[in-house]
Amino acid sequence: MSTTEAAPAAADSTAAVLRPLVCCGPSGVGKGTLITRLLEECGDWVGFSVSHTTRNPRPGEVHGKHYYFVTTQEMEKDIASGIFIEHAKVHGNMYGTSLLEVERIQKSGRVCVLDIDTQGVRLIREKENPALAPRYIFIAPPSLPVLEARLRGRGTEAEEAVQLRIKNAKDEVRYGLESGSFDEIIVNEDVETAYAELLQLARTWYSRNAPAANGAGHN
Ligand SMILES: Nc1ncnc2c1ncn2[C@@H]1O[C@H](COP(=O)(O)OP(=O)(O)OP(=O)(O)O)[C@@H](O)[C@H]1O
Repeated sequence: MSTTEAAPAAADSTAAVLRPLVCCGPSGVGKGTLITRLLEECGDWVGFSVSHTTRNPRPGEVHGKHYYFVTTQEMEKDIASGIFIEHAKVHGNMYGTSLLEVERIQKSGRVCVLDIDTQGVRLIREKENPALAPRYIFIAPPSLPVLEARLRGRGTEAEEAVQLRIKNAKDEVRYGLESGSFDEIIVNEDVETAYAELLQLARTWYSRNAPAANGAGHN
């Protein structure tokens, strides 16, 4: 599904080939699920920008792979020293993307995928840094009740945290579905379909980086 004002998906010119790919959406919508699969299948041309966060690790999350888990004091120091291209307080925790992290992936020749919230999207848009100029995808839930069920099903948040995430999701989804906020919108109803849409968009936008779908090599 596309926003009405979004430009049609088109391959990047050589100069723009390393534009980051921003995946945004409310907590529990499935961003992590979709991005993890993209990295597993396309890790040779896609890399993940590891964010800093003050939230506690969920079971299985690894420092330096899923997040850089830092204290509030460390985060505040890093914000003051200006290392982040965006940072935000989300559901009571702080998150940030460092420029170094994006550059690390860009220098490896891979497309840098960012998992950020709507505040981060607004900040990056406001800064209009031509060296970043990401492609923006909003991952939308089929409905808020479905989102709530997924959050509860994941079982990683206490009831209070689930409630806060659902409350915040209403505004996030409103912004995400607004015409012009994102280049593309993927509704994550069926995960296979949503992943196929994500892969298709990435292959189209980054056709110079992505091996051909039939495995015939780079185009
Ligand atoms: N299409 C889908 N159908 C059913 N369940 C799904 C679907 N996509 C993801 N899920 C499940 O929903 C839960 C939330 O997914 P995930 O953790 O990827 O969300 P997220 O957007 O990364 O959340 P957060 O921003 O809080 O990290 C997980 O248990 C995941 O397995």
